[in-house]
Amino acid sequence: MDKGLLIVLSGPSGVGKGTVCSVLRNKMPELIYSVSATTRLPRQGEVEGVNYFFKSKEQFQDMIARDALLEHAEYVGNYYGTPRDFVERTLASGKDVILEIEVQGALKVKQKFPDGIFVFLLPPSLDELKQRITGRGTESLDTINNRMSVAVEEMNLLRHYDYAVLNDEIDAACDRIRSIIIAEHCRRERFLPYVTGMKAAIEKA
Ligand SMILES: Nc1ncnc2c1ncn2[C@@H]1O[C@H](COP(=O)(O)OP(=O)(O)OP(=O)(O)O)[C@@H](O)[C@H]1O
Ligand SMILES: Nc1nc2c(ncn2[C@@H]2O[C@H](COP(=O)(O)O)[C@@H](O)[C@H]2O)c(=O)[nH]1
Repeated sequence: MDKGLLIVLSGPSGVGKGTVCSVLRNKMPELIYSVSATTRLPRQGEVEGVNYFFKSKEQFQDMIARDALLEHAEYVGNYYGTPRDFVERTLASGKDVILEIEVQGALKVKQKFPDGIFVFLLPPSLDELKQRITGRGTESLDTINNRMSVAVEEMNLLRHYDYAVLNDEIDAACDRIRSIIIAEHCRRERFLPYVTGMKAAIEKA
């Protein structure tokens, strides 16, 4: 059985990764989302095991020591990491996995999974980016300013990615990413799990 494809969606804080990822998963239910671990405190409404696995610093260090994380990074005062076992098992079972992670972590994943599909989500402008982070209402002014300065540095790393996708409009951004995933399946001569209506025709040919 072919392994699944690893899709890494990255980009600056507030660009809309979470929003786009969630709409994309509705459009592509076969795509499996990897839930990250973090030492950040839960925001209102965030659920353990759905949004994140919330960990103390000690628990997070322990995951690092056990090599339980595929990658991890410190981002604006908190640690974030991708649980290794879930990703490896899901890919081995032939399913596609999507990671929604910041840029340092994405570049570490690229070293381990050079065949992954690396997508950088871009805001229409820096002003719009700031408005989105601020409008979300989850961060203090200090944190917003820190995230904005990191965003400018992160944008310089765009060249390491396979694709840049503009998130001007949520549905349009999702459709662009969906097209990329389908095209990558075709390029690798893999069966298209997302175009199920085509299965019979492909098998007959
Ligand atoms: N295309 C868009 N147009 C307008 N607003 C958007 C768009 N995409 C996302 N947003 C809004 O921008 C805000 C930030 O989005 P989101 O939380 O998804 O960003 P993020 O990149 O996941 O942020 P972080 O990295 O900090 O978790 C949200 O309030 C969301 O509703
Ligand atoms: N390197 C990793 N980055 C991650 C992971 N999970 C989430 N993130 C990114 O962190 C920032 C901040 O997230 P927030 O939820 O506090 O706003 C954002 O860019 C996320 O995409 C991970 O496992 N590894």
